[in-house]
Amino acid sequence: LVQRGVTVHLADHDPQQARTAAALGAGTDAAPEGPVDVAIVAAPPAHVAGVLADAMRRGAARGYLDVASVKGGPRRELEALGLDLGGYIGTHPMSGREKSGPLAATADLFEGRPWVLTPTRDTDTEVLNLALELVSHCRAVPVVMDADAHDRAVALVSHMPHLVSSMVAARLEHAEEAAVRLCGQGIRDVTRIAASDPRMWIDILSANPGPVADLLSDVAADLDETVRALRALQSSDDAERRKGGTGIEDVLRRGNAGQVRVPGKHGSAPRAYETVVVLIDDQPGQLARIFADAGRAGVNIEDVRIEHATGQQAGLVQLMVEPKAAAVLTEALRDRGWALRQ
Ligand SMILES: NC(=O)c1ccc[n+]([C@@H]2O[C@H](COP(=O)([O-])OP(=O)(O)OC[C@H]3O[C@@H](n4cnc5c(N)ncnc54)[C@H](O)[C@@H]3O)[C@@H](O)[C@H]2O)c1
Ligand SMILES: O=C(O)C(=O)C[C@]1(C(=O)O)C=C[C@@H](O)C=C1
Repeated sequence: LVQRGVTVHLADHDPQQARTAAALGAGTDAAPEGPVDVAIVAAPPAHVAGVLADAMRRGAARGYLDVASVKGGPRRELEALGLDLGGYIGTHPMSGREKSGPLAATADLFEGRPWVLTPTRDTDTEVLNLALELVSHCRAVPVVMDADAHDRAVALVSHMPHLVSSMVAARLEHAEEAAVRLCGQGIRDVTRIAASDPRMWIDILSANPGPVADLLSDVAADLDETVRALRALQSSDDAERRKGGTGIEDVLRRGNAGQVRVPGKHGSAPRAYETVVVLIDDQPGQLARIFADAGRAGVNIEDVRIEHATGQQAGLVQLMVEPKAAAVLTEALRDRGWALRQ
C-alpha cells in the first residue's frame, strides 16, 4: 500500500511488531490524527471481533475490514455485540506464509491471488468500494462470496490440507536421521505449511471444525482403502494383487483429476513455465542478486523454488519463467557469472 502512495498507520498490541514493520517500510507506527478511510484488522482470528469492535466504538475509520482466514465466526461475534455492521466487510486474501511476524512479510504476497470479500445486503457501497480499491492496490483478484460458503470452501482448499501436511510432517519427528537426510522436493512441497504457528491454526480450525472434520473423514476413508489395496499387493494370490493394483491406480488417477483443477496465478488455468536452474552459495543476498540480474535482463520471474543440498553450503534455485524468456535469462545469468544447471 505504501508503494501505491497510501498513508498507512500501523498498530499492534505488541508495539515492537509495529515498530519493526514500520522500519521495514510498511508505514508509520504513529497514531493517525483523526479517523482514517479504512481500518484493516490482521490479528489472529480469535481476536478479530474484539479488535474490530474496539475500533468501531472509537469511530477509528469510515470502513472496517479484517483478513482472518475464517469469516462466519467473526461476523457472528460482531453481530452478538450489537454493532452496526454496515461499515464492515469480512475479507480473506488467499495467500500467506508459514512464517509469522513482520520479518516474514513481502510486499507482493497478494499479487494475482484471489481475495475473498463477504459483503452482505447491508454493507455500505462506499465501504465495498474501499475494499475493492484495497484489493486492486495489492494487485489481487476480488472474489465475492457468502461468509459461510467461504468457510466451507477454505475447509477444502486450505484447512484440511493444512492438517494433512502436519500429519505427513509428524511422521518425520522420530524418524531416523539416515532417512530424513534424503528429503527431496516432494516432501518439501507437501510439508511446507506444517511449519506454521500452531496457535494461529488452533484459532482457524476452532472457527471451522465441522466442514474440516467432514472432509478429513473422506480422506480417512481413502486412507483405509489405500491401506487395504497395499496389503492386497503383498498377497501371494494373483487376483488379490490385481485388486490391490486397481485400488492404488484409482487413488492416483483421482489425484491427477483433482490436481489439474488447481488454478495457476490470476485464477486462470495452470501455465507451463520453463525452469532455469542456478547453483548458489548459501549466503545472504544471493537471491536478491539473481532477481536484480533477471530484472536487468527484462525477465519476469513467475515462480521460484529453492532446494538445499544436504550437508552442503549450496542450493539450487529453480526460476520459473515464460518459455520465450528462458533463453534470455539463461544468457544474462551466465554473462553475470552464475553457475547454471540442467
Ligand atoms: N499467514 C497466512 O498465511 C494468512 C493468510 C491469510 C490470512 N491470514 C489471517 O491474517 C491474520 C494475521 O495472520 P498473520 O499470519 O499475519 O499473523 P502474525 O502472527 O504474523 O500477525 C498477527 C499480529 O497480531 C498481533 N495481535 C495479536 N493479538 C492482537 C490483539 N488483540 N490486538 C492487536 N494485535 C494483536 C500480534 O502481535 C501479531 O503481530 C489472521 O487472522 C490470519 O487468519 C493469515
Ligand atoms: O502458503 C501458505 O503458507 C499459507 O499460509 C497459505 C494459506 C492457504 O492455505 O492457502 C493459509 C492460510 C490462509 O488463510 C491463506 C492462505
